Amino acid sequence: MKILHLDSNHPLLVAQLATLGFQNTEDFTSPKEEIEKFIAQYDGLIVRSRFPIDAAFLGKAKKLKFIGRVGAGLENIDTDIAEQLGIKLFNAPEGNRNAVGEHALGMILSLFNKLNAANSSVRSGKWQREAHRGIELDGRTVGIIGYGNMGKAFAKKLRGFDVEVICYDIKQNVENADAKQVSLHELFEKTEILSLHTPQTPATIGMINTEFINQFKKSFWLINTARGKSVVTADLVSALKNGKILGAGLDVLEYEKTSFEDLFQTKEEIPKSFAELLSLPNVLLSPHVAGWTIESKEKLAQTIVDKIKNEFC
Ligand SMILES: O=C(O)[C@H](O)COP(=O)(O)O
Repeated sequence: MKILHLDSNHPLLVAQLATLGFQNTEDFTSPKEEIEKFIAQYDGLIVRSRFPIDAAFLGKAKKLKFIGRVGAGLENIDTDIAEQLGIKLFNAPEGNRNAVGEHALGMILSLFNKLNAANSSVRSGKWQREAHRGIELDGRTVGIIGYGNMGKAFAKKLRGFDVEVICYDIKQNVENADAKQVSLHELFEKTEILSLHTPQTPATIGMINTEFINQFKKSFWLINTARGKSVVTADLVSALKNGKILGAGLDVLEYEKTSFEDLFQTKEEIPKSFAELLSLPNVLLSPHVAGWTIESKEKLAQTIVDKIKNEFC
């Protein structure tokens, strides 16, 4: 079988697929329109998220038997059409869930201990101890929305912190020893730190808006290592300014990648709320790297090889 790789990944991916007898072609640069001209000759496609694999693309992929998504999120693939066409889909949340869990926890501890500000302050020659007095996680209630691979990995990281962990998920009976599944109502009542671990779907886009935020009984901290479009930036900024949200750790944003860079090149186009978000001191940001560790790069590749091997070898 012939496999086309659209993004670079850990070298073990191509090496092991070759050992299993697959023919591999790498094309990390040709635009989608070019790839569409020759995708018909391939049996397999390996992607991260270079461009959307939409219905038009899939319609041209006449021989395609599988798509390996070297990552967790599937929003860049038209999964309904793929299913209709009998194309198998493999993603790899098992490969980067631990990285996401550690990053989310790291964001909480950084925010609580004001590490970002303290680091800048000390580097600028200051020694401001009172200004950098932190708060503790001990005894607090952490609410998780989305209790799949990522949510569970994050909850596991909280073992040993003496926190109550509750989770909300649209699926029934997902709880385990690390978190108690609760209703949205109970989540709103108890949560002091909210961590999002939901995929991007029509239901989660814009989910965290003013109406939603105001249902929380207490002011809370928000951690988002899932998808930026789940949060309405303007509403988040309002809540950060009026104190309903005490601080936010955001690995994902409403505007990312090229749109983010474009926005910086043409400053007048930056939406006011987005520019404001980037300037708030109680916001900690990272460039969508929660699932991107040295270890997860290898584990993601291995997960995809194993799934392809299991199905086709
Ligand atoms: O879905 C994922 O696994 C992460 O968001 C990373 O995806 P990316 O490597 O395609 O950006």
